Amino acid sequence: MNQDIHAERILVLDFGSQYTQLIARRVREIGVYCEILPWDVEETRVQGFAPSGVILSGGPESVHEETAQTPRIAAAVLDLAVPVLGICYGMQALAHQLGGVVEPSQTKEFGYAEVRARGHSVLLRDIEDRTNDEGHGLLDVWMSHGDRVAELPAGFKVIASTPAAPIAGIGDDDRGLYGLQFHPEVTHTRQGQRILERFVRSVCGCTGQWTAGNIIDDLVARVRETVGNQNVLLGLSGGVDSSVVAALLHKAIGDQLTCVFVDNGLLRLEEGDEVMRTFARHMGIRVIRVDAEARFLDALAGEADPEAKRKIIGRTFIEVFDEEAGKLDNIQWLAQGTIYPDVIESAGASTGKAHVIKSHHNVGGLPERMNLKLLEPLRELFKDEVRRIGVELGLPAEMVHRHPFPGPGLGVRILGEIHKEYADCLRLADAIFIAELRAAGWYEKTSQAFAVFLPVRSVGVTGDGRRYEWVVALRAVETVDFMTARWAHLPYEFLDHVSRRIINEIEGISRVVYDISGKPPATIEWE
Ligand SMILES: Nc1ncnc2c1ncn2[C@@H]1O[C@H](COP(=O)(O)OP(=O)(O)OP(=O)(O)O)[C@@H](O)[C@H]1O
Ligand SMILES: O=c1[nH]c(=O)c2[nH+]cn([C@@H]3O[C@H](COP(=O)(O)O)[C@@H](O)[C@H]3O)c2[nH]1
Ligand SMILES: NC(=O)CC[C@H](N)C(=O)O
Ligand SMILES: [Mg+2]
Repeated sequence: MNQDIHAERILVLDFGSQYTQLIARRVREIGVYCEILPWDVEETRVQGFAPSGVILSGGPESVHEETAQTPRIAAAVLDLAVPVLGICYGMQALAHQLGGVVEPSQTKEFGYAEVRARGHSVLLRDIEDRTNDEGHGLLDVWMSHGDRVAELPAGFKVIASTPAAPIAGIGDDDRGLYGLQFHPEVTHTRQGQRILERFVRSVCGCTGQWTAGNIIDDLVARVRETVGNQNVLLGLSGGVDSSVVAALLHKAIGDQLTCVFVDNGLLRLEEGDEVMRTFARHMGIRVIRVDAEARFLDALAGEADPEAKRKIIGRTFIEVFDEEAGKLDNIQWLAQGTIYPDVIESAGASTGKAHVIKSHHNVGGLPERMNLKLLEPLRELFKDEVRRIGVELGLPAEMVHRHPFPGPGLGVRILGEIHKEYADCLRLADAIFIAELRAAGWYEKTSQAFAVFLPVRSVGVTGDGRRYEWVVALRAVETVDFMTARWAHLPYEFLDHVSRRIINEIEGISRVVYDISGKPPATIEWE
C-alpha cells in the first residue's frame, strides 16, 4: 500500500471570502492536501480532521460590529495548538479574539499596495520583491479591506505594514500564529505563493505528498477496494473531467468499465466521432454510443424556461444511463466526472448560505432515488489537478486542455425553446469561432469560448438581396476557477474576420454580436 497522502493536511476555514477556493488550490499546488470547512463547523469535525495547520479566510463581516452572527474562530481550532494563518478577516478575528483591537480604517485599501516587511518573522524572512533605502523588504500585494488591526494581541509582533495599515501583518513565531491583512492567495500578490509555501512547509512542517503520481496511486487503490468485482458504467462526455475518470477507471479496473457516450443532439460539431476515435480506437476503452437526439429534443419540445430545460436534460441523461446499464451484466455503479467545486457549491446551496443560480445537471439535477450507486473518484480535486492527473495518465494534451462544455450543452446556448434547425445552425457558427480561435493562438489564452443562438430575427443584405435571419452572439472569457470571469478582449480584426465568416458561410445567420459582460454580474453561459 502506498503512503497516506492525506496524512499531511491543512484545514481552510471559510469566513465567506470570494477567495476561499483559491486558498485551497494554492495549498494543493504546494503539494499538501486540504479541505474547506465553514467557520461554524462542529468542533468535533475540526478535531477529527486533525490538521497540520489551519488557514482562516477573509470575509465580508467586521469583527468590531460583533453580534451573535459575527463569525468567530472556534475555541477547538485554537486548542489544536497547531500553526494558524489568518488572512484579512481571518487576521482580524485572530487579533480580536486574542486580546488585540480592530477598528474601522480611515483609509480603506482595495487593490494594489506596497507592504514593508518588518523584523525577521519566520513567515516573511527573506521574501521580498525589492528593498528600500534602509534595507527593509518591500512586497507588492493585493488588499481588500475597510477595517484594520489597531493594537496587537499579547505575544505578537508587527511583521508587515503599509501607511494606511501600520499593522498589516502580525506574528508570534513561538506559537506559529500569523495574520496578514493582504491576500497571499491571489496572483496579484507577487510573492503570495512563496508566503503560503513558507507557512505550509516551514511553519506547519508538511513535506508535500500530494502529487499527481501519488494521487493516481491512491485513487486506483481506493477504486479497486470500493468496486471489488462489480461492473461500472461511466457517463463519458468527452469533456475533461469524465475523460480523466475514464482513463483512471480503465487503469484501476480494466474491463469492468463500460463507458456510455450520449449524443443528446446538443453537442458540438463532430463531437461524437471525436470521442469515439479517441477512446475506443486509441485507448482501447469500451464505449457505447447512444443516439438519443430525438429523445432529448422531444422531451424538450415547447419548453423555454432555463431551469426546466436543465432538469429535463438531467433526468433524460439518467434514464438513458439506467437503460444502458440494464442491457449489461452486473452493473452496480454509475461513475461521473464530478469535481470538488461541484461539491462545495452544492453544499453551499444545501446549507442555505448560497443561492442556487443554476442546477448543474450532474449534481442538482439528479433524481432522488437512483438505481445505481454513484462513483465519483475526482470529487476531492480541482480542475487544474484533474488536468495534471490526465496528463500523467497519458491523455492527449488537446483533450486535457479543452475548454469545459456544460452537460446540457447547446440546450443552454439556444435561448428559450430548442429546435433542431437552431442547433444545427449554432453548431456551425461555434465550429468556425473555435477553429479561428485555435488558428489565431487565442484558444489557449481564453478559458472558455462559444457561440450562443439568439432567437431574434434581423435584417441583412447580401448580394443585393434581402435577408431576414437569426442572430448569434460570441462569448469568450478568461477565468481561473469559473466562479468569476472577465470577457476576453479579443482583437477587433479577429472578431471582424470571424463575424464575416459566420455570416457569409451560414445561411441562417444575418448578424453576429460580441458579449462584453463579466461574471459577475452576468454568468458565463447565457442560461
Ligand atoms: N453527453 C454526455 N454523455 C454521457 N455523459 C455525460 C454527457 N455530458 C455530461 N455527462 C456526464 O456529466 C458529468 C458532468 O458534466 P461536465 O460537463 O461538468 O463534465 P465533463 O464534460 O466531464 O468535463 P468538462 O467540465 O470539461 O466539460 C460528466 O463528467 C459526465 O459524467
Ligand atoms: O456540466 C455542467 N452542467 C451544467 O448544468 C452547467 N451550467 C454551467 N456549466 C459550466 O459551469 C461554468 C460556470 O458557468 P456559469 O457562469 O454559466 O454558471 C461554465 O464553465 C459553464 O459552462 C455547467 N456545467
Ligand atoms: N477581505 C476581507 O476579509 C475584509 C475583512 C473586513 N470585512 C474588512 O473590511 O476589513
Ligand atoms: Mg462537459
